[in-house]
Amino acid sequence: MKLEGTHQRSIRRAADGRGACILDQRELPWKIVWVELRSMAEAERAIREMWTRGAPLIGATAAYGLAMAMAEDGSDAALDAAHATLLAARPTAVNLRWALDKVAEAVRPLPQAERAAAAFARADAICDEDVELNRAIGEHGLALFRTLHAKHPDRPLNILTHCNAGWLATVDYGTATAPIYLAHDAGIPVHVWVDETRPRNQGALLTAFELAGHGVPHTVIADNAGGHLMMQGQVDAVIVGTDRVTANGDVCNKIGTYLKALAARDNDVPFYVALPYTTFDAGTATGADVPIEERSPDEVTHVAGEGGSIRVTASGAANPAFDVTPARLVTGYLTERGLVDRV
Ligand SMILES: CSC[C@H]1O[C@H](OP(=O)(O)O)[C@H](O)[C@@H]1O
Repeated sequence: MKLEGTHQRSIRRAADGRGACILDQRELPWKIVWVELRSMAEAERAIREMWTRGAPLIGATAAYGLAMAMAEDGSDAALDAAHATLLAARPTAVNLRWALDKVAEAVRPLPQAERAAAAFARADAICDEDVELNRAIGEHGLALFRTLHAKHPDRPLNILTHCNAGWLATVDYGTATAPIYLAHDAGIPVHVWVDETRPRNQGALLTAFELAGHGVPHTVIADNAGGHLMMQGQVDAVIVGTDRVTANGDVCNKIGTYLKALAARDNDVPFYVALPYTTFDAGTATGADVPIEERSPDEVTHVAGEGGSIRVTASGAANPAFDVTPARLVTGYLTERGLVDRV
């Protein structure tokens, strides 16, 4: 989406065709820093340390990482080792496994000398497909937003979102943000309540940056304010992204999503989950079976901001990075095929 006034994607193949360029999202919104990944190891580190993040974007980055591994060593052993290493970088987003499996399927039948080029081509295709999937999600979401806004045409449509499921979490458009961008561009007055999303503040730092860059009115709020705003009638709908939707429709997403869904249900606010098919995991029965990433307690004990970080407690901390929203709390799933009430 718009970055410094020009339309850009969050990831692209390097100019020499043998690496991947990503935005170092740890620096946003204070600095725009592009990083060129030149090896599988660098791609794995970028995912694990969240230089780049968001389920579809993690998958795209890993796809290029596997391609770089094939450029280093095209053997079956190297393919299997790189797949395992990249898969272990972060455990929750199913897109990581999906993308790695797609690249591995594309190259395994090929002679070693042809694998790198084929892997890079498959990674390119994964990126191009993600853009189209998210655009389709946006189109279906635009129809939904038109219906929601028609209920209160005299005022902006108030949407609450959690974390960052924007173009910075995907290759472009985002999932949860795609309808927001398309509605804004179509002239529907949309205002977004942006959950700051402790502890890493993807909302305050990334979603707010995205929306500002596209000129979408928005207000950053403390995570704990969402329920109050819903009770005050100031939220027309909640829309979030996801890292994995299981076979029964449970939604694994950034920690705090479940609490939003509970508040939405208690206040009769529709709760939508936006996802492309690459985030649907038919092979996992329920949310209870999804590995929840435990990240460093330092992300909770310290707050990072412009110019550094400060410690906010003298005590230890726990830091589960995701939670599970049961399917029973989901109003609808916004997919590239349309709005469905079950996946
Ligand atoms: C469109 S997927 C976005 C999804 O990924 C985020 O997690 P993280 O920032 O830790 O990669 C968050 O769960 C978002 O909803």
